[in-house]
Amino acid sequence: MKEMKVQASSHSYPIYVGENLRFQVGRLLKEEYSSIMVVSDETVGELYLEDILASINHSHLYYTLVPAGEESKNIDQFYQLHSKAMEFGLDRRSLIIALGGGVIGDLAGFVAATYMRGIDYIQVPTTILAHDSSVGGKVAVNHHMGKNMIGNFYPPKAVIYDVQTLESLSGKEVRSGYAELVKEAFIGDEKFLEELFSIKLGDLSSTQLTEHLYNGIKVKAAIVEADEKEAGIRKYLNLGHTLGHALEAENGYGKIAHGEAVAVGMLFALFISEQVYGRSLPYQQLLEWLHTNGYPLQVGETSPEALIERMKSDKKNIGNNIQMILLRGTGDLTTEEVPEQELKEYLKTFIGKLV
Ligand SMILES: NC(=O)c1ccc[n+]([C@@H]2O[C@H](COP(=O)([O-])OP(=O)(O)OC[C@H]3O[C@@H](n4cnc5c(N)ncnc54)[C@H](O)[C@@H]3O)[C@@H](O)[C@H]2O)c1
Ligand SMILES: O=C(O)C(=O)C[C@@H](O)[C@H](O)[C@H](O)COP(=O)(O)O
Ligand SMILES: [Zn+2]
Repeated sequence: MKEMKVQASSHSYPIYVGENLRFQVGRLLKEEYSSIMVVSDETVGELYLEDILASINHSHLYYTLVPAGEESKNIDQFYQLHSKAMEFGLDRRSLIIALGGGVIGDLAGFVAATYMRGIDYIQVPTTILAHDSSVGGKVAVNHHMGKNMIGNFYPPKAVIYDVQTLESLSGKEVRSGYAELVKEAFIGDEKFLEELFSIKLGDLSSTQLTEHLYNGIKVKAAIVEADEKEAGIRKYLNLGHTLGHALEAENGYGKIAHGEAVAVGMLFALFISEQVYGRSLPYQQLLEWLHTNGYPLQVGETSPEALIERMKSDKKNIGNNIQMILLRGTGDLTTEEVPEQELKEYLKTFIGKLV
């Protein structure tokens, strides 16, 4: 088992990464809690809930499941989970365990952030993508007008990442998770990026996967420690998300996986960056890698105009002006205000190149 620590403004928390950790959740809890509520989704619950429950010896241990998928990351589920917490009698010394991917982490984390004005929670990620979502404390639900519009910064008390659970992921979810790893490689360093571009997702070994997760978490953890509430460099973790989130909202939540949308968004960010900075960037390399690994490189039934409207509600915006995360090179990211008309032209050309 590998262990890292993240220093948040309120507390420091461990990230455990290793095999069989789902059987050790109880042992890894560092505090006494009056009750514990495990929140998961129906798919993950079927696969791993029993293991987690069996690992915890507590007389007030409860669980509740929500339907799997992005559609559950909404205010109604949030409210229902609060009702469950009250029915089970959770108090301020209770713990919520988020067992699942980013949807469960964001949703259950936001419930923990708000239940009785905030109780402890831990993240037990079960997707590759959740190496990103489980670290850093961004918790939220979606609004029909925009992704993660209702939320908070609320760091977990621990992250317990059992990499064995990743063996049951579909190819689509592997792709989705790897898009965020590629993002972290662009933020991190050339070596990590070259390593990712050299692999085929279908041929991954578990050692390689764990190593990539570890590298990704290191990049993420360093950024959130330096800028917990996104005043500056944390914005770089949003590379690919300005368009990515617009694609998710525009197509309907859950129609396109988060990471797949981010992949298209990253490609777009590279496309713009090459023109804005007049540099040659690995646009073609990224395109080929995404293509080889079966990413759906399309924007769906939408238009540049509709996507721009969505991008206008991005959280990075200042006034009505869209801020894009761009790069001058690997490890050299920037935030640029891109005028609406220019952005529309870039988007039209980019979409034309995709088809
Ligand atoms: N808070 C953050 O910093 C942050 C970072 C990145 C993404 N996110 C959010 O995370 C969400 C996406 O997360 P996700 O991709 O993990 O989605 P997800 O939680 O919906 O999981 C994807 C699918 O995989 C299934 N699944 C999960 N674990 C499994 C396993 N081990 N075996 C088989 N199936 C499994 C789920 O049931 C679901 O159907 C988005 O809402 C995104 O906005 C948040
Ligand atoms: O941790 C961050 O900061 C990120 O931006 C990570 C992203 O991968 C993640 O999707 C995040 O939820 C996006 O945040 P948002 O503020 O753009 O909603
Ligand atoms: Zn993301």
